[in-house]
Amino acid sequence: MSKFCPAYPRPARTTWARRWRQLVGHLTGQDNLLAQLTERAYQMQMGHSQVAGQGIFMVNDPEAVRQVLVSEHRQFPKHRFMDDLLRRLVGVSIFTSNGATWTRQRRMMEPAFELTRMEHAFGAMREAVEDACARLRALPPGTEVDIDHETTWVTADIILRALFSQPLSGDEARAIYDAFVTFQQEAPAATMPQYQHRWLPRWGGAARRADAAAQAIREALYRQVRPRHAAAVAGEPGPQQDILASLLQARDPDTGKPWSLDEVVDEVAVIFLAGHETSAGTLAWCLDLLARTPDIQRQAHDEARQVLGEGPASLERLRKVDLIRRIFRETLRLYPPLSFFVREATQACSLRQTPVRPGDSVVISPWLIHRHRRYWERPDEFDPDRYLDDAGRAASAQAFLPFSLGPRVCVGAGFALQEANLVLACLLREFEFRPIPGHQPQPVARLTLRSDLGIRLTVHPR
Ligand code: HEM
Repeated sequence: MSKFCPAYPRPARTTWARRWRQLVGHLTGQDNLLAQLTERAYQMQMGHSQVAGQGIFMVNDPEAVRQVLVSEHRQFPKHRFMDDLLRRLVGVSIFTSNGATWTRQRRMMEPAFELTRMEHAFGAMREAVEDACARLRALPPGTEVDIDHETTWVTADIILRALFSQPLSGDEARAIYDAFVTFQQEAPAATMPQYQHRWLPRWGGAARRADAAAQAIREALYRQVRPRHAAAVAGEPGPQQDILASLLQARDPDTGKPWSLDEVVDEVAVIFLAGHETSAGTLAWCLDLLARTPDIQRQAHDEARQVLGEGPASLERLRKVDLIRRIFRETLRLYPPLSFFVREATQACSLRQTPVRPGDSVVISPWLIHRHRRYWERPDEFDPDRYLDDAGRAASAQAFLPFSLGPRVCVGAGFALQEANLVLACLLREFEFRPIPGHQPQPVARLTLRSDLGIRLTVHPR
């Protein structure tokens, strides 16, 4: 297979001018975190710095990562910054809450996540993917396509069908896509000043634009949830067997009460966003990688044809894909959509014999761990075959965590992996993706890992 190392931002030598730019970028939340990482960050076990009297730990050592996320997870809840960042979009929901609130929410949502199991979700997924293929089929051969937008449309369509039993129209897809792009760009800038100084007021253009974008997305969700919530309260639940139906039936284990309209919308917002934004970004990177490695794309096309045959995809056949599964795994390694998780120490303790004080931040970065020079051979190379040998399997077992670990592990991982297999198998069976000369996207880490220029490719029917 061809050797290919996709481009990513490498920091130049640190100079005072650069440090100043970094400081301004940090304070305004507009910088790309990846461009601030030094080569040492990819080799160290743990880094520690002090900013305005507060400790910030960057932990790469797999044992210390397990300490934070698994064995001592109660001492390291999600950082309050995540709540500040996302509250206007997802309210007080399972993704950002901690303690008893999170335990209650996770218990109440368990039946809803049963519905994301493949047997339930496969029909909705297949219809959305068939629609996506029909959209590409309607284009003249060789058309330049905004791949980010296409993968966002298909994954948003899938999760909305699973949530509400309804497809997503082109206008709705564009409106949600544009609103979330704005939110991604503006929310960090609006929130970053309060990271160390909570007393600072939230103001300015970035905050206004982020809040308006969040409101636009929430209003679209309220339009779907309001009538069905009212029907459930009136004792007239509809015939749907979707995730929303399950959220409307959920009862608080202590009080026996159902969720209010706002609480349901908070959880719907998090399922909708966590359920498509991460997958959309990774699928777009995946197609970009394949466009730049035509021999791997050809083999994936052959596998898709062999496994799926000519007709509609079936779950049973899809389970047989192997190369496509490894290609997606390798994309998750190189482009983990949640590249940095931040936790907050609540008690004095130590990490790798270094004292940690309450209030210190602990950052775990799948981006760094997945490209770590000690754990992976040829860490920057795109090589889906690496999982076939012992070295690759060992690296995978200790240094691969795109879905996190421990009790806060992603609840949608199974859904995301099957969705990716289906989308990739169906697209690659029918189309070839080629790069556009001169268009070389680079990753930018904001809320999720997206591309600085978007991802554009030409699409050719096979
Ligand atoms: C490639 C796709 C995906 C990736 C890489 C991913 C990754 C993650 C990660 C890393 C976390 C933990 C974040 C942290 O600890 O700070 C998480 C949590 C979560 N994910 Fe995903 N996710 C994906 C798809 C999905 C899907 C499809 C759904 C829903 C259908 C989903 C729903 C959630 C929820 C609700 C949480 C919060 C769980 C909790 O805190 O109890 N995710 N995800």
